[in-house]
Amino acid sequence: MDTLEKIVQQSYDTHQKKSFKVLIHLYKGHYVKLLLSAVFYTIKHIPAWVMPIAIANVINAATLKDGGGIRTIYINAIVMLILVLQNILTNYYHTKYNSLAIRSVESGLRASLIKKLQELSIPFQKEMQSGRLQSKIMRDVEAVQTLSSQVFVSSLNILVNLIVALGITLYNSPTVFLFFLLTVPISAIIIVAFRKKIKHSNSEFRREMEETSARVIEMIELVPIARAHALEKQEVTRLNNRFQQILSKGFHLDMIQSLFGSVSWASFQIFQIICLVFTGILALRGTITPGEVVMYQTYFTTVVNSVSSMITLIPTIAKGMESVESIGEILTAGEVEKHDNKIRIKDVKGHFSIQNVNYRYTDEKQDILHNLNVEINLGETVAFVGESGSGKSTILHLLIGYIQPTKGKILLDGNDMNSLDLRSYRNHLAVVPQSTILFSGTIRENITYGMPSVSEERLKEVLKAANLWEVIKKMPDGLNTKIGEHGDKLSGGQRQRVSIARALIRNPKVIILDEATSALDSHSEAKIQEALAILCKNRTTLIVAHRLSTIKNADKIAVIEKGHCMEFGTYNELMLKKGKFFQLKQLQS
Ligand SMILES: Nc1ncnc2c1ncn2[C@@H]1O[C@H](COP(=O)(O)OP(=O)(O)OP(=O)(O)O)[C@@H](O)[C@H]1O
Repeated sequence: MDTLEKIVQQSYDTHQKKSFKVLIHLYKGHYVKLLLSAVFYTIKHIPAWVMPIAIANVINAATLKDGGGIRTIYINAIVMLILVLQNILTNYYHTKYNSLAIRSVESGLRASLIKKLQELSIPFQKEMQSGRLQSKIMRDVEAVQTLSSQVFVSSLNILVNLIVALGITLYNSPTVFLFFLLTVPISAIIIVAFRKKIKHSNSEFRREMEETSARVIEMIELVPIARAHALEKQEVTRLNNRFQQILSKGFHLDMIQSLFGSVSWASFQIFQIICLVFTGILALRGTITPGEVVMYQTYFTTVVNSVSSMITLIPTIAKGMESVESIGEILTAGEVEKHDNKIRIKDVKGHFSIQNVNYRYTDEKQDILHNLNVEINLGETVAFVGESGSGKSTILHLLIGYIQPTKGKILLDGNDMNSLDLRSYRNHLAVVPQSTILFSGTIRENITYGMPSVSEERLKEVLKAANLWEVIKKMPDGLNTKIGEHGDKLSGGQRQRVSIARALIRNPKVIILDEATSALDSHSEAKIQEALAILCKNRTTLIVAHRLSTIKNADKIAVIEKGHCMEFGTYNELMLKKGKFFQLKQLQS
């Protein structure tokens, strides 16, 4: 798997924006498989070219007056039988080699994307938005897979079919070949034009369906609100109106599909009749045999179908190429956290020194933080307070290392954080974010996330410290209770305590805590405070504080206003000063 990921990354790094070259490079290591798949594909398709000749031979032999054609009929029948039967075997091998190559590139692409995502900086990920990233990993990779089978299989099929059918025709009758050259493009273009019309109304209908299904999902989510406000009838009517629209659009689509379907079929048949008349006259004049009339008829169909498939393939290939580029946006992105040649620290004590730090978000005109100077001593709990948007979370992100100062530096135990392999620091760090991030596993899995061996005693100890033990004891499956998507089956307070337990079990030296703003009842609040007190004990703790109790318990408080640190000191010092903090405190109470 590792080499596959390397090839994928190499393809993008070497060829950058040249999508077709990237696509070919992606298959490095699979060229033999693709070649074998193509060879088997060609053999598998031999009946399509040889059958018309054999049929012509049989017809010609059957029309012989002296009855001497029976041997020819048998020989051609045996040839046809062999050709038909080999198709089963060669199809198996064609699919096997083709699928092995294409599927492994597909999974290689997904694996490379996931790996790269884990390395990309957090601001880059935020910029990209999760929906777009998900679409790149699933939909774009699927489009590349479709593109691959079209480039390596369908195009090959079309080309071989065209070359063989036209070649045999030219060899046997230049007159019929000339007729093909004149009529095939016209008939193919007409067929494609009709298909396009059908496709257009089809996609309109699809959009309507997607829109409606989004409304249905929205309605389902809103059922409790609708019930609470007695709006059930309105909701039903609103959706019924959409269903009516689907009904009329669907009817329109059915009619258009049926009309264009029959017109495109009829025009194709008319060209076939023209071809039949043309070759029929040639046979009457003795230029070709009656058997050849059937043969050219089949080749005409093959050539028309090949040309129209080729035209319809173009948009799909263009879409696939777009997806190759879209995936490239991630794989060639340079905004990765670089750890090479940086200092790996074995231990973290927990002393931070923020020195003259400024920070500006990419593409923004103004700094968000200005000349920030804060000293955080070992084991201290420092609370950052201030109005919404003042820059508190940005400071925490700097301290986690998600982002780097645009000016100034942050020292951790005397080392510039820019010179450190941040992974080695983060092994000693636990982050409790503002909105608890849980996944749809069990409570145990959520707490021990990323820690393979945790003893039951340690787990119990942590659960007790996080004030969760009593809650979990009452659950039927205890620690193995599934908590639903994003932990929906837990209360807000319980979710926060799971998050605290997750931090505690890591026994970190530094805790970064973005306190949740949501109001909890005093009982839950007290339980969380108790858990937090245990969590912060003897560790450097950096908190964006909203709760009065947290602010009181903090060793130091930093008051942030519009990106400036206005005041820094203990609770009592700041209260006595009667400055910004004092005002803020009065405002809150
Ligand atoms: N990714 C970003 N790109 C551009 N500007 C940003 C970005 N993230 C935050 N900001 C801006 O930076 C400023 C500080 O944001 P920050 O989240 O640090 O504030 P905060 O004090 O933590 O606010 P709150 O208490 O509401 O969480 C805000 O004006 C915000 O709009």
